[in-house]
Order: sequence, then C-alpha cells, then structure tokens
Amino acid sequence: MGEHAVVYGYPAFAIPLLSTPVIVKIKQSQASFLTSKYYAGKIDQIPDSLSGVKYLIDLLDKQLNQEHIKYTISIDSGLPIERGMGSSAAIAAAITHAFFDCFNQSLDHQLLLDYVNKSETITHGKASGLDALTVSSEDPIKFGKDVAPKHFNFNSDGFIVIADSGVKGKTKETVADVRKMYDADEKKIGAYLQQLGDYATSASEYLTTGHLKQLGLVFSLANEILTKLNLAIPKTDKLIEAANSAGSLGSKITGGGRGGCIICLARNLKNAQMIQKALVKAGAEQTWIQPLSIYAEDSDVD
Ligand SMILES: C[C@@](O)(CCO)CC(=O)[O-]
Repeated sequence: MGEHAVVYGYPAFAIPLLSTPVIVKIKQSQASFLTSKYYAGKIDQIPDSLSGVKYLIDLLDKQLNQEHIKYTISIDSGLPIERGMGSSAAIAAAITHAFFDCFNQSLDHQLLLDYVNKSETITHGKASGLDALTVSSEDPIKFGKDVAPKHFNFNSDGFIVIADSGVKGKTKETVADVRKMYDADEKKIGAYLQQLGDYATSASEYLTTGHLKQLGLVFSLANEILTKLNLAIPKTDKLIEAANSAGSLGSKITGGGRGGCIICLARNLKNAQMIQKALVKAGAEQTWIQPLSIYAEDSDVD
C-alpha cells in the first residue's frame, strides 16, 4: 500500500512474500556466466532488461574480487520479473549476500541496503528504497519520509491472494509518468498521492486491529486512485473484477502498475481458493496465497 505515494514521502507499507525466497549461488568456473530463468550466458552480455543486475555484479566484482576469479552465478527465483513484486530488489539482495559469502566478507544490513538501492536506481530510476527494505526483512515494513522505516506485526486473520497478469509492469516508466503528471498539476496529483499515503496508514492500522472488511475497502479505494493515475490496464482491471465477483473483500494493483500483479484480500482459505480459481479463469499467469497470520507477532517464521 502507498506505492508511488512513497516516492513523494507519503506513508507506505509492504510485506515480504515469505513463501517465495530467491536463492543465488556463486561457484568458481572457467569463464564468468550467469544462469537464471531470465537469462543464461556470459556476464558481460547480460541484456538491458537486467541492467540493474549487471551493474550490481560489476560493482561487487570490482570491490570484492581482487584476484579476478571467474565464476558462475546461478539465480533461482519463483518470482516473475517486472511484475511489481519487488523481484529486482530480491534478486539484488540475494546476489549481494552471495558475493559477500563467496569472498568471505561481512555484510551488515545498511551495506546490503546500499547495494540493493544502487541496483534498484538502475532498474527503476529513482527508487524510494521500500522494496530493498522489504525483501531483506521477515516482517512487514512501514515507510515514510520523515519516519524511520519500522517493522510492524499484524493481528489479523484472512489471506492475501496475488495474481500475475502476465503483462510486464513498467515501474521506471510509470514512476516517470506520475512525476510528469505531478509537475503538470501539483495540486490534483499531490492530493491523489496524499490520499494513497492516508490509505496506507489506515490499512496498516486495520491490519494491527484485525478489521478485515475495512482493510478490503481501503484496498479498493486505493485502486481507484491508482486507476486515476493511469496505472491500470484492461488485464489487471479484468483480474480485479473477477476477484471481487468471487468474494474478495477488496483488490488492487500492486507495485509500479500498468501490468504486473494484483493483490486481493480474502476472509479465509476457502474464500482465497475461490478467488484464486476465478483469477486463473480470468487469465492470471501465476497466483500465490498467503495467510496474514504468518505476520503475527508470535508467529514462528524461520
Ligand atoms: C512504484 C514504487 O512506489 C514501488 C515499486 O514496487 C516505486 C518505489 O517505491 O521506488
């Protein structure tokens, strides 16, 4: 909640998708290669679509690989890229960890964030830093310009259902377009962004108090504003409509928008499975279900 608004310093929060870790391994080899489902080949020929990854590998190599060792990096991730799921930040965090492990250097949290944010700036343009924080955490994170990022826990039943539209999201482009709209009409667009920040604040409160119905409502209200910011496309609209007809308490685009994923709120597992079925029927490429209870204070997450 609060995507785009967070770029302007308004509140936002995000949750790590704990069921889908990204694993990166580095092994010495004859030449430097990258293997992944996104690209397999020489590191110096990594395509522009992975420019943030290429930049990060070059940077880490220069700083840590004094002996110019050749290696193969393998990325294993269940997340699609360019779908507003923070996968670029998750991959950047995993690559940074793998390099520091491989070259026996210690890595503190701030240094990790610095590397991920540098990579994210190449991938997305000027990023807020929210994705970098979220993917390196096990707890939900609240974020805002004048407030230090803060972990918080839920006290809520319910499930989230996420669906990939199969259409590439374009975070760099949408962040730049929202900026253009803002520069052209600061008053109107500023009010939308402030509203998104307010919804993020309300949503985080509803998660703490367990008010699922109200939470669903702010999901849908936020989606109306995101639509006004020209971030919806027919495919995500179709998925949102299907989810709501199947009993979702509220649904919205998640991430940069204009493609990518949607997120829906379900009352219970049965409700979540019905929504999932409707989403698949409406053309979702991949879906995830996650209970909100795993973010409770006393939950036992490894
Ligand atoms: C759209 C945006 O708010 C979230 C992307 O996941 C961009 C950012 O925070 O850097």
